[in-house]
Amino acid sequence: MSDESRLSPTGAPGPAETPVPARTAAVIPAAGRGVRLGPGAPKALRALGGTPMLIHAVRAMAASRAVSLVVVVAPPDGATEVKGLLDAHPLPEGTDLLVVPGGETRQESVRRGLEVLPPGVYDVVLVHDAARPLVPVETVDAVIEAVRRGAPAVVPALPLADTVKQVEPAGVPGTPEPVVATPERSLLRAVQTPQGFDHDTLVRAHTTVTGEVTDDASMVERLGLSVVVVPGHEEAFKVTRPLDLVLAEAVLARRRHTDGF
Ligand SMILES: Nc1ccn([C@@H]2O[C@H](COP(=O)(O)OP(=O)(O)OP(=O)(O)O)[C@@H](O)[C@H]2O)c(=O)n1
Ligand SMILES: C[C@](O)(CO)[C@H](O)COP(=O)(O)O
Repeated sequence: MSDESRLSPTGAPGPAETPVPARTAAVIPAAGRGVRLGPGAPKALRALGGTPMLIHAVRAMAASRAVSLVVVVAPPDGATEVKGLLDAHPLPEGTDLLVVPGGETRQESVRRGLEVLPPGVYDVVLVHDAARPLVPVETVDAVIEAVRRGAPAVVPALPLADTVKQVEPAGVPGTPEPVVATPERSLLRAVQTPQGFDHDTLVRAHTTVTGEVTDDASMVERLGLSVVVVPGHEEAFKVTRPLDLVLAEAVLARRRHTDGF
């Protein structure tokens, strides 16, 4: 993405006809334990192709020419280790880096990352899971572009391959759960990251919305603002369980073979 200007929803320059510089920051929550991945180091610090997953995620954000700051939200007791890792894997010139300690929940970690962004400097803020290390730059740029064109919140997402059932949770693991509904699959999307936001909107969401949510866009929905979907990418999947790590290694090996790096 070469144009650093904010565009109106029609794609034309803003009302004053003078493009206003638009800057993008990316917040990477990386403070989770990775319980579902099994015992070991915090998930973001585990190796993928010999390099910590977090480094892949940071590089994926820095690969966008629009991103000029990356804020890494480190495991609460791991900020020093994370700083050391980032020093050992420098970013391309022109991308600044900050590291802050995370919180108990993903929501809390994102909020801590947002707190270190200076007001009035970054128009667009991305929130990207360290656990999605292989998102292609085309997806990152598509999200940024949609925010620049006027959407307060943008999520990359894919149609579902499986039929989804809504159940009445049985409460006891292993007990059959009654199905209460089958949502129309063609209307459902599986949401990925980076999710992109107008900076002020995301700050408002994180300072006013209470209650647990599983993504940042849900908070904007609760403000009554619109959230739009752009196409996600198969390789932006989240490394959650052990099999995901096998898939991530395979994708990386294929890229290295194809791209020769
Ligand atoms: N307190 C937390 C919890 C999660 N995350 C981050 O949020 C992203 C998505 O979370 P998830 O994949 O659920 O990671 P974990 O919480 O580590 O996984 P698990 O639930 O299996 O422990 C990850 O990059 C994770 O590091 C975070 O920054 N702070
Ligand atoms: C933000 C997210 O990756 C969008 O799919 C997802 O909701 C994170 O969920 P998790 O339970 O914290 O992995």
